[in-house]
Amino acid sequence: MSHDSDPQPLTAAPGQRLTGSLRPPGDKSISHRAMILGLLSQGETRVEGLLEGDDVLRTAAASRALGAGMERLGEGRWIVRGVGIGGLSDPAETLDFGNAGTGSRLMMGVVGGQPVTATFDGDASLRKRPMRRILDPLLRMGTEILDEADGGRVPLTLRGPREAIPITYETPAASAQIKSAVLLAALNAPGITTVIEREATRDHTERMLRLFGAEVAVTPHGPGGHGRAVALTGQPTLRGTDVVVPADPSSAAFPLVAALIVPGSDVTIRGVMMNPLRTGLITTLLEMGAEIERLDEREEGGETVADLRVRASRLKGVDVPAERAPAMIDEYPILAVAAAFAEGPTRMNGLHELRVKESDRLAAVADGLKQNGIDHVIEGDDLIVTGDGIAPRGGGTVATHLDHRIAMAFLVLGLATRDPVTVDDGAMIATSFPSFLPTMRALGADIRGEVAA
Ligand SMILES: O=C(O)C1=C[C@@H](OP(=O)(O)O)[C@@H](O)[C@H](O)C1
Ligand SMILES: C=C(OP(=O)(O)O)C(=O)O
Repeated sequence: MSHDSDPQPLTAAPGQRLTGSLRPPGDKSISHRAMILGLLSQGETRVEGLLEGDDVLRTAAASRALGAGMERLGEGRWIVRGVGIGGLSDPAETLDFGNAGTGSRLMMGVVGGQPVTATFDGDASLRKRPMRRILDPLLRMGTEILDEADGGRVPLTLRGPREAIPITYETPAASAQIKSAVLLAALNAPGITTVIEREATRDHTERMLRLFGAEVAVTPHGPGGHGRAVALTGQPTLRGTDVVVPADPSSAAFPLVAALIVPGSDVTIRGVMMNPLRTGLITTLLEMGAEIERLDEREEGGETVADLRVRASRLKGVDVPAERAPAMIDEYPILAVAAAFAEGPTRMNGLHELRVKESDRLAAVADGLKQNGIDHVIEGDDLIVTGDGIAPRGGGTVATHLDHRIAMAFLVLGLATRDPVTVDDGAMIATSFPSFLPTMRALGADIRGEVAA
């Protein structure tokens, strides 16, 4: 998979019902963090169930370039031999993060807090994404920016201090990437660094830091207790440990919605992480009338996981509160698809952060809906999709703008529209869900075309 390759179009056509079971790949957020905390630890970290998507492989390559020993034992099974906090070396080459916002931003936190110099770059999508949100707190922690592209974008070069300065920082956006970058830089700060967030975002960094031996105190913050104050005691000794990566709820979202909208479907999705800061889509779909059963809830790798049995359902439009956005931030493209099959309007409030993802997802979703004859309107930062409870026309070709979630969402759409739906390029699906095509086909989905490995 490469951003330089020719576009690889794919077409999804309506067909038979979807049946069977699947286990989605490992969680992308946890996979990135396993590589990074492995790098910063002493000793060995053994990872099971790693997502071997392009985004995570870039983080693995960057960790190697900064000094970690990396060994792949088999599918999803890796050993990281860490160098410990303060033990990083200058990478010989630019750290190329490809399409990955999470990998690049979290690693900026790592480099920004340690006495190393590194250059960060990525593909045409990553080069458009705002990095000022990471650089601002890092500057306060003592990081030097030696070079940057216009507006605080990659390519950029950072040099970290001998020791970082502990700070208290309120994140300007609900972003786990900003929170995590500050916490990772703070690992090399003497004293306590506190990150305050007005809305709680995914907490994988906090949980994993504890697992590796750091002291992290989390307290509710602000009105209604929706926010969090996360206080990390700097300069811990992190010790390599075992990490079992649960299945990614953001990947599970695609077969899940496909099973809801393709008539007669009955699909079981196994081992899905149920961290409440990630399950906003399931909450919303249940409110819409979706038949989703949570079966066999259990603990795996420090997270609750469950099997989800999903049956084709009649959906109704709902109002999705803005406060829920952090718990389903990557799921709005696929929720918009579900909403197209629901009866009545679905209003998704407070989607401003969608404008700075791999693409401007608000614009890309709206355009894809338009191409397929689906009624919708954007009002400020809100998206309203109105269905009439019957299958939309489809038949459109959707521009994916180097965005995996746009590609997968509109392929799912085409499994249940009256006419097939084409996406202009499926190459980016490999960043987060490399087995998407075979997985969907095994359930019975008619998706034509191939993407090069
Ligand atoms: O921390 C993470 O692993 C992620 C945080 C989210 O980004 P923001 O922090 O920009 O909201 C999300 O969109 C991304 O896919 C993964
Ligand atoms: C926004 C996403 O990822 P990232 O920010 O890591 O590129 C995503 O996977 O939907």
